[in-house]
Amino acid sequence: MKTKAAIAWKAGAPLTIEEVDLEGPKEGEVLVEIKATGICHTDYYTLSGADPEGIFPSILGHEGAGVVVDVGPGVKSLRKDDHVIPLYTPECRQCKFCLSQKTNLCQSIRSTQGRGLMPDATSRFSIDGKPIFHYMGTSTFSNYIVVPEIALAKVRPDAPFDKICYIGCGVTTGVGAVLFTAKVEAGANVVVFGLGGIGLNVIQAAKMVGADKIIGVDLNPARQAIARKFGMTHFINPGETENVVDAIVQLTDGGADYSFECIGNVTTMRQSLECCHKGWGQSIIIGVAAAGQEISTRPFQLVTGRVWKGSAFGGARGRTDVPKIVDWYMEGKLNIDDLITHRLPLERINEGFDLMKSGESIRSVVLY
Ligand SMILES: NC(=O)C1=CN([C@@H]2O[C@H](COP(=O)(O)OP(=O)(O)OC[C@H]3O[C@@H](n4cnc5c(N)ncnc54)[C@H](O)[C@@H]3O)[C@@H](O)[C@H]2O)C=CC1
Ligand SMILES: N[C@@H](CCC(=O)N[C@@H](CSC=O)C(=O)NCC(=O)O)C(=O)O
Ligand SMILES: [Zn+2]
Ligand SMILES: [Zn+2]
Repeated sequence: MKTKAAIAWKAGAPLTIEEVDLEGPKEGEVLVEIKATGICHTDYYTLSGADPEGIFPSILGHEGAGVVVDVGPGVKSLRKDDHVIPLYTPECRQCKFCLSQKTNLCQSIRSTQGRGLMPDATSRFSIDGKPIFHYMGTSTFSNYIVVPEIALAKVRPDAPFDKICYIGCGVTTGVGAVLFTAKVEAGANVVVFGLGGIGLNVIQAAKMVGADKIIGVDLNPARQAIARKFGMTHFINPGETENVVDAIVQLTDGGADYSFECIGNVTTMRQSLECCHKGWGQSIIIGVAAAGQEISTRPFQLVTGRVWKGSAFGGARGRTDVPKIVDWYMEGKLNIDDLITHRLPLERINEGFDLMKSGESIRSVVLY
């Protein structure tokens, strides 16, 4: 079949809208019509050329929601018309990682996914017979996609696609980092570096669990108002603060119980560790730093009890946890609507990237 998609031909170039050939689902695969997709900073990161796994030409996008159109042989858990969210972190429930119950990082298809291919090491997308690569196993900047069954969360049919697409990455990443990775407890002091599409979700989850002080750090002063609406109690603008770590230590009587780095900057990653409380403070790294970047600190920071942890997709097990997060949204426990600041047709997707780069948008959503 044919599908309309935004193609990333090479690093740094704007996406172009093309008609693409899409092969149907093979064994264990599902054809999905994507109804809406968010644009995440990670799409921009890969498009910029900074991602060592970046591969071109490809179809980016990993924050989608849609409907099952057809299933391949052997698919058992999904059928036509089911509503789904594609998962860049699948959940096979059979690999060593899934069975460990210690991580959400299912590895059953990770190596082919990282090479822009389906599990059988081929692409379903092509133009004039030349393959176009998949991205993060999802490629939600295409109206129709083929994905493995294990990379789809089935969600309730009354949830609006234009909102729950954001659960495909940003909401789950931020909320999950608080609930599943850090397991923040009521009364904890929390610091959030970067008040964008991820950081604001960290803030709303920290408020949800009853955190005490919720300190936001961002260079963009316009982020203060929306972050306060979501539960931030104190704001630090590094551009106006001599020493961000000292300011946090003072505000929290010794340091944060939990800090979250939601920028992808190795300097703020260091600050996010060093602003933690001696003896127990945990710094959760969410931001994705460019190829070649490294983090550093004095080992004494770790010897004295501060902990550095990472969080991918919020530590969520997609097929199990994503449907629950959709329920929380539908029950009014999570605010997604106010974070979706812009809505665009696919033809204007490059404007979505511009709005992100200029700091005007929190999330732009593309509607098919
Ligand atoms: N680990 C994971 O599973 C995931 C990681 N990410 C990563 O999380 C990061 C954040 O993503 P989004 O929230 O979508 O990005 P965003 O662009 O919406 O937000 C970033 C925020 O950081 C602020 N900022 C930039 N430089 C700063 C600095 N030096 N000091 C203070 N504030 C600064 C910006 O003003 C902006 O408000 C990115 O690196 C993205 O790739 C995103 C999704 C999932
Ligand atoms: N390809 C990048 C790493 C990108 C990365 O860290 N991705 C996150 C999700 S970011 C979503 O917006 C993730 O889940 N990582 C786990 C994984 O297995 O990729 C690089 O090579 O630097
Ligand atoms: Zn993302
Ligand atoms: Zn697995």
